[in-house]
Amino acid sequence: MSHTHITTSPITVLGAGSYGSALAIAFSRNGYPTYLWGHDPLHCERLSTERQNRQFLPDIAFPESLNIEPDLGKAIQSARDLLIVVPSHVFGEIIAKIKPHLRPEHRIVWATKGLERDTGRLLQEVVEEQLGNRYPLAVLSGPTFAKELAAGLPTAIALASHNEQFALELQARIHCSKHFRVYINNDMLGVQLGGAIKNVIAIGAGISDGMGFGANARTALITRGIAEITRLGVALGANPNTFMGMSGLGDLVLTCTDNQSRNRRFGMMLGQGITAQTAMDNIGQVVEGYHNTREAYLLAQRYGIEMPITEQIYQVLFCGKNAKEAAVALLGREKKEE
Ligand SMILES: NC(=O)c1ccc[n+]([C@@H]2O[C@H](COP(=O)([O-])OP(=O)(O)OC[C@H]3O[C@@H](n4cnc5c(N)ncnc54)[C@H](O)[C@@H]3O)[C@@H](O)[C@H]2O)c1
Ligand SMILES: O=P(O)(O)OC[C@H](O)CO
Repeated sequence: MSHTHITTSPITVLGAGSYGSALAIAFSRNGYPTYLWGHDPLHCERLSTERQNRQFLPDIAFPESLNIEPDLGKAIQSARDLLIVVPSHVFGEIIAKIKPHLRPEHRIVWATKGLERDTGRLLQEVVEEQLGNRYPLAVLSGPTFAKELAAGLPTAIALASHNEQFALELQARIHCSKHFRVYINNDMLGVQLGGAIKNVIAIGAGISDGMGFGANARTALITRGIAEITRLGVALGANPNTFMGMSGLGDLVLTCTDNQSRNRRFGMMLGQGITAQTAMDNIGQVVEGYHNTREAYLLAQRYGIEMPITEQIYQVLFCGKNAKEAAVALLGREKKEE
């Protein structure tokens, strides 16, 4: 592997799917030496020889300063800052794998959206349980389709960290390009919840559109969706303003309204009567909201928070309820104030 030598601070991206590749392209385009690791050696070999991610981001050439590194240990040693972009169901596994390679100066940021499979824990809890509190942490989340980001189309994102220095340094590295803006805040909890639960609501918007309901229904789901995400977030201690930002309303609108979203497309197929398994096979990429519907539902139950849309989607996905019954149940709820 040829590693480009530039004096600016490098970054290592762990996870070479569509989003990991897009973020690696964005960092390297800004002139930062970037190391991209993927768990599949054959996939890494292809990325390395073709200098593009043909499977997920065809025809977007890797900048010169983007290096493919198939060895996890070497990838981790190549940079102080590690950006994790694997799907949520393998997030804990990746933290366990990187742990033996970490040095005291490492800093960790993730762009994975979701809750831990089965437990419903925030990914921050997964990191802190395994690594303790010694590493600066941050989370990136917002309305960012990988293809548009990689194509250099204008994009904005939120970055949350309790470590201001880390947040400012990351912001400077992402923000310096002409098409990628990053807004920082210190509400890691809110930013993580916004990114995880918007996927659930997007499945609902997809189901609604798949059933032929119109723009009124979709917009009502978005509006009531942000209300229930905020209710959960505030109960857990998040700042309500966070949910009006990039990782709340921003990502919710994007994911509920555009067919680039896999969660929305998954919901649309369900609404057309296609089974969940066939829909996922058809999409062929991660549909974070599928399992995360159960985790979000269990989290809401644990805290006694009313999340009627999430609950109905949970019943459609895991309790055999049909989509029409779920819509009737939502519409038939008792009258209330906004
Ligand atoms: N694609 C987007 O537009 C986008 C945008 C924002 C956030 N995200 C989030 O980024 C995360 C990753 O999604 P994606 O879109 O890149 O997924 P993807 O479906 O494009 O790719 C998933 C990748 O995960 C890898 N993977 C699977 N098992 C693994 C393991 N055990 N260890 C390491 N890697 C493994 C696969 O090889 C594949 O490359 C998700 O949480 C998603 O919600 C995606
Ligand atoms: O394709 P989706 O539904 O996983 O959405 C991708 C991103 O999260 C959009 O910000």
